[in-house]
Amino acid sequence: MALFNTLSIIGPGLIGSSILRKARENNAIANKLIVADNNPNNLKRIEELNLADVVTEDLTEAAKADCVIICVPVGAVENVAQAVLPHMPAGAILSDVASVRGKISLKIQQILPQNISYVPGHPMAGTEHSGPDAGFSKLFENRWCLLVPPPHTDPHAIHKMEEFWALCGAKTNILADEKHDRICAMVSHLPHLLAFTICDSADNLSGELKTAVLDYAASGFMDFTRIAGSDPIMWRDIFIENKDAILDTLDRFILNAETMAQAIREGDGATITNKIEHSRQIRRKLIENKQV
Ligand SMILES: NC(=O)c1ccc[n+]([C@@H]2O[C@H](COP(=O)([O-])OP(=O)(O)OC[C@H]3O[C@@H](n4cnc5c(N)ncnc54)[C@H](O)[C@@H]3O)[C@@H](O)[C@H]2O)c1
Ligand SMILES: O=C(O)C(=O)C[C@]1(C(=O)O)C=C[C@@H](O)C=C1
Repeated sequence: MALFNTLSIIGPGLIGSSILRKARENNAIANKLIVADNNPNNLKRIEELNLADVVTEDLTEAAKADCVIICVPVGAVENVAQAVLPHMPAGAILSDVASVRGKISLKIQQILPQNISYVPGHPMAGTEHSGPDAGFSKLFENRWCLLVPPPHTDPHAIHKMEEFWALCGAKTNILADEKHDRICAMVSHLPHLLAFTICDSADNLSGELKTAVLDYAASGFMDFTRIAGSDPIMWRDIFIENKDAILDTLDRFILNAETMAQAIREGDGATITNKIEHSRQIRRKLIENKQV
């Protein structure tokens, strides 16, 4: 028996279509897959890829499932939830995969019917690519999915979403919204902010120097350009929704960078090597934990 009779994915982009691909491979996930999107081209692509049983632009049709996972950009989650919630059957689960919690949960709790559980989960997995063609079924394998249900959520619904993510290949942990956002500000949002700023700084160089920089870019700069290639709407929404945690993390980064600048100014080799040694230890630890 499948975990869900009907699973609905709203927004079959990188994350949504990766879930669909996994559900097509593993029929323990759902008997029937419904997909909705406000972009008809993406729906057409989902049909061509045969990733859904029902494809629709109508969110009320997509609401008729025992689990609805909203996979749209952060800024659109609340509106989509508003459209689907009144049409979901009693006992169903609403979820989303947003990269930041911010005020999303509070807003959704205000409109959540008594007989629907809300169990959002943020897969700590992705790429710089977007859209239905970017997804792949192994995206979540051995990656964390951080579940962030509001307090007092039905434990049975939480358990179902733990099972869902396990069937997708992911490990789960439950976190409070604020902690989730502080962690993600450090491990995901700040790195993207830096990558966008580094590439934009290169772009701001004057003509000849800019051309030379891009011609001779080696792997250090290239590693930053990969994440700088990410979707502007997705990251605009994340930065705005996680304002406080990102600004706090950025302040701490700037203070630390100023210490490094001072050490360079003064030729203080000990401080420089000490900082690099600490960052190398982080890299080693992640390799040991098989996270890279
Ligand atoms: N990209 C990542 O690495 C990553 C990782 C984890 C979580 N997330 C989160 O997952 C969500 C989706 O990200 P993605 O990278 O899959 O995005 P994506 O751009 O690849 O896909 C988003 C999909 O949502 C659709 N959409 C947008 N607004 C809509 C609306 N109002 N109604 C219906 N459909 C709508 C788009 O047409 C598109 O098909 C975001 O909230 C993001 O923060 C992304
Ligand atoms: O690997 C990448 O390209 C990603 O940007 C993935 C990444 C991340 O920062 O690690 C991006 C956003 C998420 O919410 C989760 C994962």
